Amino acid sequence: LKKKQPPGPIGLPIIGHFHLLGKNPHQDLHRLAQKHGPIMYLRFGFVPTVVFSSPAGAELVLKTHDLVFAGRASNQAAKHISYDGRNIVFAQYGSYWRDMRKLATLNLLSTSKVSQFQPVRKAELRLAVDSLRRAAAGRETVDVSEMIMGTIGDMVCLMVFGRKFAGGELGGSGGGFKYVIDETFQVAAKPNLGDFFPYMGTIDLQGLTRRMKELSTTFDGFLEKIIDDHVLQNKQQKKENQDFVDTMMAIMDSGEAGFEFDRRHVKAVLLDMLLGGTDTSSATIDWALAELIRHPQIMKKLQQELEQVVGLDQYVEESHLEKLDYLNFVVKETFRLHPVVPLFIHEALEDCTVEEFHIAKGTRIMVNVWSMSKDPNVWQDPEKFFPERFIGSNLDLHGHDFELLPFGSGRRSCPGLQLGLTTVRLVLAQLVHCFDWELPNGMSPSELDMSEHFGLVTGKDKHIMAIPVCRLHK
Ligand code: HEM
Repeated sequence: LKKKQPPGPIGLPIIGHFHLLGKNPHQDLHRLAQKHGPIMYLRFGFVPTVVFSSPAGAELVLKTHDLVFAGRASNQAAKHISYDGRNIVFAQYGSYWRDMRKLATLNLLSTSKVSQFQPVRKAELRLAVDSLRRAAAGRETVDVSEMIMGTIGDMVCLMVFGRKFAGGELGGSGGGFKYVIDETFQVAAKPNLGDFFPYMGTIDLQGLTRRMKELSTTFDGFLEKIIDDHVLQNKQQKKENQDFVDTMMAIMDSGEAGFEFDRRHVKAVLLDMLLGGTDTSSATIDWALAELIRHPQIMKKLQQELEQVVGLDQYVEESHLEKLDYLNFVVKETFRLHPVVPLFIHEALEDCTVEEFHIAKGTRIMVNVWSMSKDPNVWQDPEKFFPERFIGSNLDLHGHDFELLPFGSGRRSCPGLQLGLTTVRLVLAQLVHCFDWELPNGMSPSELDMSEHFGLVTGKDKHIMAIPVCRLHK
């Protein structure tokens, strides 16, 4: 009996379907799925791939067959920039991944740890608001996207390392810390031919592997220095407020991890927290703010809710967030329409039959959540930004509802959900509570560019440039 493959477009010899993907592969895969169906077979070089593009398909991958599909493909990026797959994001499914994930979930991303850093988020956000107030006084146009990224970056650095870094600080030749992180993200997001054509790995035609190795050396030196600084400081005086480095080093020293856990593992977890925690949240806030600027009535409605719950003589506090229903609808609608991780990429750990199709061990499994957000069978007026669609609905963001999966679902879902959601809600609420946002040079809201830039995190291609106008009484 011939094993049945899911349908898909006709491929070319050797390259397979590479030629069908452009700069925004999630969009191309969506278009292809419309023609070939919600379970679609493609081949990229030597890598067979099955793409699932519907809520039912997502459920098959992330729930029905979740164990078989909980793998991650080993690739050049995992090897070179993430301590040989020792971090959580790139680790292969198995006991090591389970131990590391549990350790991070319990010690770094727990409810109590998230609330421990509440004062840090508050203080950093105040700094941002103060600088925006100065810009407002001078009617200056602000690069709002840059400001959001910087603020979230500082929040994450304070939480992970206990300190912030100026633009040019650390990080070897030239650029400094922020440059090294950006560059690492960019290189890791580019398709590396070595991952798809095994014999190309050693040739490294694109020079990506060489760049990754250089970056990881710089990055490693940087993390080593930070850990050394912490060790020295802790010898002198025990800190009250432990950052992530302190917490991880304490676990390493105590031997409590229960599995091999040395400096390499500490560094890999720190990398996860930087990788997972920064761009995801800031890109989401950026999308939300852009949608609000494009929809003045929705912006007004949200501001009215904030006026009622918080009041114009106060800043938004985290304790207000639970009472802000409309804010939560706006955030859900943003996650629906602009999932910043549009494609989940897993690997089949075993041969498996899904519906009537055979999927071989080692097949790359993709779930295209972006495609679901554009599907009129799933959402009414899917392209429309309409937070009211969530009124009276009990769809949540925790991966129970397969039509709305910004944080994934099942074993590989996001362990940073609580932190991410808190950050997104707080920063967005503060930005629209404290300010109205005017576009420069008489630009109309509908002219705001909403194109996407695909990467490890898919954000807006163009930064939001706007003039803040103060709303608060103080
Ligand atoms: C708006 C914020 C965020 C969004 C939308 C988001 C989304 C996601 C998604 C979709 C996945 C992968 C699901 C899959 O492959 O099936 C993921 C994985 C992950 N995220 Fe997040 N994330 C966010 C914030 C964070 C934060 C704040 C952290 C930590 C500081 C974090 C750490 C991770 C880690 C470590 C993984 C890998 C999990 C694994 O492979 O087992 N994320 N995230």
